Amino acid sequence: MDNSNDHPAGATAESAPDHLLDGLRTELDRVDARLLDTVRDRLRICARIAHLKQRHAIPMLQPGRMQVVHARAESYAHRNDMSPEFLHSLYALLIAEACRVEDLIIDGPGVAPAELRETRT
Ligand SMILES: C=C(O[C@@H]1C=C(C(=O)O)C=C[C@H]1O)C(=O)O
Repeated sequence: MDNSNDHPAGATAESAPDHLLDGLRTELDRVDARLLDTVRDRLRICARIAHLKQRHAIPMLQPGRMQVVHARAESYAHRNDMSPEFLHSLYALLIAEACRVEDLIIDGPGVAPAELRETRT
């Protein structure tokens, strides 16, 4: 069968939109895998911070530290041509989850939720 008309003039199989889309989605999937691992690792560190706070009676909520984290994200947004509002919202979610996990540890029997235990890879 003659497939010479399958692609517009000048386009090859390699540059067809579907092929390009597949390649970009593969790249995106790899970045998402790293992103999810990074979010997990961030929460695991927060769990360790919570244990430390519990042992030394340090308050869970640290508004000054939250300001530092938000300010760094805002500065990053400006330097990388991203929306500061978007990064603020993203960090608000990350911090809220960190606080939820920390509360569970500090108020509970001192055991991290299963998904955050250090032993898992
Ligand atoms: C992780 C901490 O605990 C909370 C979570 C924070 C975060 O997710 O960045 C920041 C401030 C804290 O209230 C901390 O105190 O550093």
